[in-house]
Amino acid sequence: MREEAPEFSHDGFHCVSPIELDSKSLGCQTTTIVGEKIFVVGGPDDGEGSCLSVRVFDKSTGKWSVPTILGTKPLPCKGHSAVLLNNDRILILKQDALPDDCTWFLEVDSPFVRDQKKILETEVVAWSKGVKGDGLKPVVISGPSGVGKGTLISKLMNEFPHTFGFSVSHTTRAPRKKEKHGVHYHFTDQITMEKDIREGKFLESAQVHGNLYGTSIEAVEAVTDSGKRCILDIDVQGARSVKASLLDVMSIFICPPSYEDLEKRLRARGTETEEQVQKRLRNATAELEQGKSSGLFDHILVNDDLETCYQNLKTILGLNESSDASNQTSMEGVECSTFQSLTEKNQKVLIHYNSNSLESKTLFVLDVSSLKGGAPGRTRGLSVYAINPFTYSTKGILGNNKEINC
Ligand SMILES: Nc1ncnc2c1ncn2[C@@H]1O[C@H](COP(=O)(O)OP(=O)(O)OP(=O)(O)O)[C@@H](O)[C@H]1O
Ligand SMILES: Nc1nc2c(ncn2[C@@H]2O[C@H](COP(=O)(O)O)[C@@H](O)[C@H]2O)c(=O)[nH]1
Repeated sequence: MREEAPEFSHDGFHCVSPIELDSKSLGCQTTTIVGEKIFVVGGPDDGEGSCLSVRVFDKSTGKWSVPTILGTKPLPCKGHSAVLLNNDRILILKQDALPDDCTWFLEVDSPFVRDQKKILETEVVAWSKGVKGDGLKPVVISGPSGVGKGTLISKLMNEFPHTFGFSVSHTTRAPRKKEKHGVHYHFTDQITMEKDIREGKFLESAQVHGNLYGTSIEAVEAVTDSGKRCILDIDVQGARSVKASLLDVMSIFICPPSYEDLEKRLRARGTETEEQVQKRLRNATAELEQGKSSGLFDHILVNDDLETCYQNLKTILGLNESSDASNQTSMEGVECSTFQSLTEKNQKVLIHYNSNSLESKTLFVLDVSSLKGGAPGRTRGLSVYAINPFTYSTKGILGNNKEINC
């Protein structure tokens, strides 16, 4: 899988072609060929570990480029191994990483990356962290202003602080008295936010009641990276965009018992001027029509009595009264410090160890046949199991395999 490519030079960073690299002297670097392109991950070791940088060599043009990198980047590591999966993503297994931080995917031609390439008109790759099991879908909670979305979400977060994490949106509206930057919203300005949207940093964005609001990819990833189930409080336009995106979510629409109740709640909250209240109420009519009729939402709840609505929300989310089981998904059991290389065949990746005494080692197989999700967000559906090296032969599991070494 290694091929010759000319010298790469970018911003003063100088690197020889992949074929000439010596991983011992230059630090860990892998090359992976995907069609006409060669993806080089990692670079010379600067003493603090490889930063898993990415460069691309296009064989058809003979040119190197540094792609736009989306998603949350993995922390530096001492080394890594790489193997191409499905011709659209590279599995990166980090060495010396914590168990829940060792499996990453660099998407190079996934549907999300292809979409972003069209939008950004440049070479794009996207990082997505791998998690064991299916995880739970992020939850979109939508409904007209004043219906009680924030109140219900606060109750949920207070009762289940280890289970749920709030996706902190960006907005150009001014903060209310008790609102904190980075907690309730990332308060920003129109120019900065529009630039970030153009650069593909947002999962969705919409003009709502005269201001710009949006969910950044990072906001969702920050929650999923902490092992919690992500909650998004967004308007109906945002819910529609998220549904059209590749993020697989559960969506819930909250209705008021009546338009009059909605008006009373909005006024009683006392956070908006009369003009803003009028605007929000005008928009509520259309939002209620769309929310109830379009089949956009998986569930519709009426927030009449708060406690009843909250209990119904908990039922939808599969929570029983006393549980706060964290949905932490990790790669516990997989020892990330000593493996040397990966071998892939039939959607199964065998992790080879750098050890002479296999007697004392268990081998692990990473089953990637049921991957779900991916950038923007985590790649779920990984399954890991141990095999006894004496009972199974590598050929038996993997057949004639291909191998990529660090
Ligand atoms: N079931 C309910 N009965 C009566 N009042 C309620 C109920 N639910 C919420 N409220 C009150 O209604 C007001 C609006 O609620 P909240 O701020 O949670 O709405 P929201 O949907 O998050 O609004 P926005 O979209 O503008 O952020 C608050 O003062 C809240 O205390
Ligand atoms: N499309 C999006 N809508 C959002 C986002 N964050 C909040 N919202 C919605 O805006 C209104 C008004 O909120 P307020 O805090 O000013 O009262 C409300 O319906 C929210 O659900 C977002 O990121 N994207």
